[in-house]
Amino acid sequence: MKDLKTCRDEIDAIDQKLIALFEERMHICEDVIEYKMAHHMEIFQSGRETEVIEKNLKRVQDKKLAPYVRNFVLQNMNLSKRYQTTFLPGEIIDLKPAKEENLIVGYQGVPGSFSYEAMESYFGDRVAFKVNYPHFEDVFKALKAHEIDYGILPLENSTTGAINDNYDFINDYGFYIVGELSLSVSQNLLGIPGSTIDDIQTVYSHSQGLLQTSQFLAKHHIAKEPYPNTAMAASYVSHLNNKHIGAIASKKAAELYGLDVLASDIHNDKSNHTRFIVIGHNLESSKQASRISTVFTLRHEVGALYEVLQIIKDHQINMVRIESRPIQSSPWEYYFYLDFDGSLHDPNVVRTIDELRACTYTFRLIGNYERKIA
Ligand SMILES: O=C(O)C(=O)C[C@]1(C(=O)O)C=C[C@@H](O)C=C1
Repeated sequence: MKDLKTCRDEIDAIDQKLIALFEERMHICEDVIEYKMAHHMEIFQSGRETEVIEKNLKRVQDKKLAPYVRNFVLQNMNLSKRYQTTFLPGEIIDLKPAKEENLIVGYQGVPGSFSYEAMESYFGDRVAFKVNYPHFEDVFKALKAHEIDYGILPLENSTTGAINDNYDFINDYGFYIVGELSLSVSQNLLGIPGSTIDDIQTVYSHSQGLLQTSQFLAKHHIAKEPYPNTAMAASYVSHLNNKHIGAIASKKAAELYGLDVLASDIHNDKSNHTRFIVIGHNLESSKQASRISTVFTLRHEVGALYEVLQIIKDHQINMVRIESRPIQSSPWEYYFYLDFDGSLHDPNVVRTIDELRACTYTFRLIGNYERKIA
């Protein structure tokens, strides 16, 4: 057996040659990117990469090393692509100032809904007009028609996960996220005055409200009826005036629609929070902005998502969320929504975005915004 010191000396000597060759390879890529820019070519060349891998795999003498060689060659090409992006002019990020006063804000539901609460908490007295809509998509349509300045919508619940429709709409409508509010959500069983928990046989609520209280409802054998919104369900139950029918909604909704709170805080997870996003027409960024949201698609290539994550890691960026949504027109292909900590005022973040843009198929920066907690 060779001793460790001898092995390490041999490795050092090989590394020395490898580094020199790596530098030589990267320097050639400087000419490659110059040529590509002059000829309007993309950095990523799928056909050439397949050729490089196959050619090099044929050169492998010890076949058990083939998977390692494949990885080594792939990594070399990934680094070469990332290095090439440093020569690109860099996308100009056009940031617009936020509208501060006399705002017209749209939300889904009715007063007493959690979206209403989120709007009040996020904007306070900066809102001149509050406009409510029956469905989430109506808020997007209203923004598109310039009926409102901003819309506020739930995107994710800490117990039940993503609100998929809103993820899809952000992408379909091409709007930006300009703010975020994490709202502590308390669900309650409401009934007409004089009713008790034992009277209730059926409850109406938004599907999220029903999901968030599933354990309580199962324990009390209460049937679930989905309704477009929690506060609308409370208003409907008040109209029905039937002691066997209740609603799952906020205490504020009980107060507004004349119902009794029959059981408080009945949500499964006591730290139940909903993350609301504020959507607008423009990419806005303030000095307090600390979260970046992006959406991208990838080519069906080995390691495509891995490359994205590698870029995030190499730039020491803290990734906070990744979500995938099916692309409607292409079965088994996905949009990836990726959020990370950072500000567009930080050159390292801008650099990361440039690299992500280059290694993805389509890429859109959805927002850089401040996060508030209520
Ligand atoms: O040949 C090219 O077009 C290159 O940019 C070089 C290279 C490589 O590193 O080998 C890098 C990226 C391409 O996707 C293919 C190959």
